[in-house]
Amino acid sequence: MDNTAFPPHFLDSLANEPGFDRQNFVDAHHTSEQITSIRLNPFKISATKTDQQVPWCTNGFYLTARPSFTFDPLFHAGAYYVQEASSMFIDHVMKTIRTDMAEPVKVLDLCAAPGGKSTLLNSALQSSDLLVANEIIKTRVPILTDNLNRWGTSNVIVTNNDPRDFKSINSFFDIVLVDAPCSGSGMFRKDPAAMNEWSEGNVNLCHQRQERILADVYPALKENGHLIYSTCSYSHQENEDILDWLCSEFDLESVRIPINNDWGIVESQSDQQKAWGYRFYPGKVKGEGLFAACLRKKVSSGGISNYKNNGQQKLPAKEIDIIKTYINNADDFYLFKVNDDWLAINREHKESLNMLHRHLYIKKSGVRIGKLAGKDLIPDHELAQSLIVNKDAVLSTPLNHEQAIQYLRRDDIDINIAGKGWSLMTFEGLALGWAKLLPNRINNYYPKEIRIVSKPPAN
Ligand SMILES: C[S@@+](CC[C@H](N)C(=O)[O-])C[C@H]1O[C@@H](n2cnc3c(N)ncnc32)[C@H](O)[C@@H]1O
Repeated sequence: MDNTAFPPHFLDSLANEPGFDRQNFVDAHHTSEQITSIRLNPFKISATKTDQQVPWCTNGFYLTARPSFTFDPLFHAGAYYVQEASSMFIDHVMKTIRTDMAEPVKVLDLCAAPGGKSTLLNSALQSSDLLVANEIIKTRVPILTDNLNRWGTSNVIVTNNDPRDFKSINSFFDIVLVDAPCSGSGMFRKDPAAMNEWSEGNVNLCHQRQERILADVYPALKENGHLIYSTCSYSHQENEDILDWLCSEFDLESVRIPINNDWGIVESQSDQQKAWGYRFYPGKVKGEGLFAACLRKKVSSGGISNYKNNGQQKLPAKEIDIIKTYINNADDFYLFKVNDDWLAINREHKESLNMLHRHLYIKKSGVRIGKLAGKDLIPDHELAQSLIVNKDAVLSTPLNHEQAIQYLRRDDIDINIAGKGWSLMTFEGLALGWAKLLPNRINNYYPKEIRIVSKPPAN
């Protein structure tokens, strides 16, 4: 890419941005360097390699080469998420603010698909904490739920709502992340095609939309709660100007996040309210463009609302007993039914779920266990990938790499069948999904919608 490939006025528009070094920035966009980073799922795998750590994220690592993630069964098992390194800064923000917050916390990721920051937030939470991951665009919800299903936890609710629907949920969340839709200049290096979309007019439109989204969700934040705001734009209007607006229009104060000078992150302050922001420039950090900031809602008037359970379904005790056998520590879970499907969510989230149900379109809550056919469970894919599945109640079939790829493609699996009935199909100890073992064949229950459709690379 050469200097002129940037959109007209783009570089000039950044001339006065804090820490912007034009030559360094242009050079960084000229290199052919590809930065690949992943974030491990701490619930499923621990770091064993000597890969270089992303300095601001405990579970983040740079890879020296970009492998084919599609043909890595561990990726499908939810052992890691492929995430741009700068985005992982939200982990550092979470660690900083959690130190002075009472537990447990309720967290909202308002603009969540495809789920990079949701899985990150989830990794920083305990099962007694709740994560609500929301996505406004219906067609983007499945990728969000797939990624969270792979992550495997049972303290997540996925919703498909407009930010304005959160207005009526008063003082409910301790932490709200708004990873706002933006003009996207921070992704120019990774995705040069994004340059065609950039214009000063679009920056303005994004600014207005960001204000609308933030105003809509503000009431849902508890007093003393934290609002984390991020974009992948370099534009002042979408970043520091938004902070000025937030601090002047709402009862919010800026929270300074301690950073290490070696990280190359630029700390900025907004013009009027002097609110702190954190800028990531390629060339200065090992990552792409990002802006992040954290604010706290001041304590003023009005208490925290208490949400009461709106009654509950009468559920057949016999069915509950069967479902319980498939779950570890089953008494820790609230079991409920949606149509014929059984679901489980950590017991402490029952009231929150009932309350959210009254306001929002819920697309996932906790873990879907499956349907009962008489005394038998037809297990759901979500259960296979979850951390709560009772592995003693079902068979497990370990697969090698080749067999795992056959399974993930829904091809015939080249394996001798051992046992009869529902079996978890595992790779390196992690479950990929279900198959039903029959005397002379295997029925592959890997979901069609997420199967690998491309052919494995020739060796
Ligand atoms: C920057 S992306 C989010 C990326 C995500 N947080 C992650 O880390 O994987 C912004 C998201 O906002 C959503 N979005 C678009 N318009 C919106 C609006 N008016 N209100 C709320 N969200 C919107 C987009 O569909 C997109 O999923």
